[in-house]
Amino acid sequence: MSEAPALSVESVSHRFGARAALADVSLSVERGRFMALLGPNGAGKTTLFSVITRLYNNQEGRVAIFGHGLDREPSRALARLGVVFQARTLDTDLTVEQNLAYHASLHGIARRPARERIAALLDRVGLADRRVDKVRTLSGGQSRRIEIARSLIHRPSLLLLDEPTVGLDLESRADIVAIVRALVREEGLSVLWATHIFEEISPDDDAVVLHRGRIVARGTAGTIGQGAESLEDAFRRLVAEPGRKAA
Ligand SMILES: Nc1ncnc2c1ncn2[C@@H]1O[C@H](COP(=O)(O)OP(=O)(O)OP(=O)(O)O)[C@@H](O)[C@H]1O
Repeated sequence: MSEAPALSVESVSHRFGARAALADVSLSVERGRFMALLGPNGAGKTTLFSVITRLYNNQEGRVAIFGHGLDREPSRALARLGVVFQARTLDTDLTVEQNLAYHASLHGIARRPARERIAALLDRVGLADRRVDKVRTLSGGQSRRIEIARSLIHRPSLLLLDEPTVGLDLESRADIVAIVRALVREEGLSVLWATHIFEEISPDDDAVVLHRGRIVARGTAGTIGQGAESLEDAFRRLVAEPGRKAA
């Protein structure tokens, strides 16, 4: 039997009252791959992440993480998952280390291994020298890097990031993309990266385009962009509203 993918989403639908936020969405993130989840505002990206992380009960369809169904083996599934949410969630009054240590203890990691793990992760994200600084003294990009470190504390194999670079300057964005790509390359991490920033995507990344809760294109970013001037151009055509010219 072939290995289960890192993430498998099969025919997932989700409604808010009468509004269908996700309609029959299927995708899979292969092990050790970087997949871009592209979609304009309101496409359903955050809703999909909320279903995968079990913030919302899965109304229809199936989600499995490394073959562990969220319905039948939620603890095993979620143990393999790390998440960087769109909203900032660090406690700004605590130090970098305190934020990470708190999270480690939530995962049941003992103090000494937690200290070692935190040191290694701060190194990974290039912020070892900020360990004892309060989070409020960090820049937006640095806080994001700490959130990435925090999401990795329990050694997940699949990382979800919901528009992690929004609001950051070019350099900070590039730093974050480079950190995550290095994790894929060097540690075999599997990544689902929601974005609408095209510079973050490489032609050989896997990609899906979500529009109004439905997947309207899938393949490598390069193949989705084929025939158009660029991936961005292809994307704009795919998500153009009827009656409105694509910008
Ligand atoms: N809690 C909620 N109650 C009602 N409707 C919601 C709720 N959350 C999201 N929606 C609606 O569901 C649809 C998908 O929203 P979602 O936030 O998942 O999109 P998104 O792709 O993440 O957008 P953005 O890039 O703006 O975060 C939108 O039409 C949104 O208005």
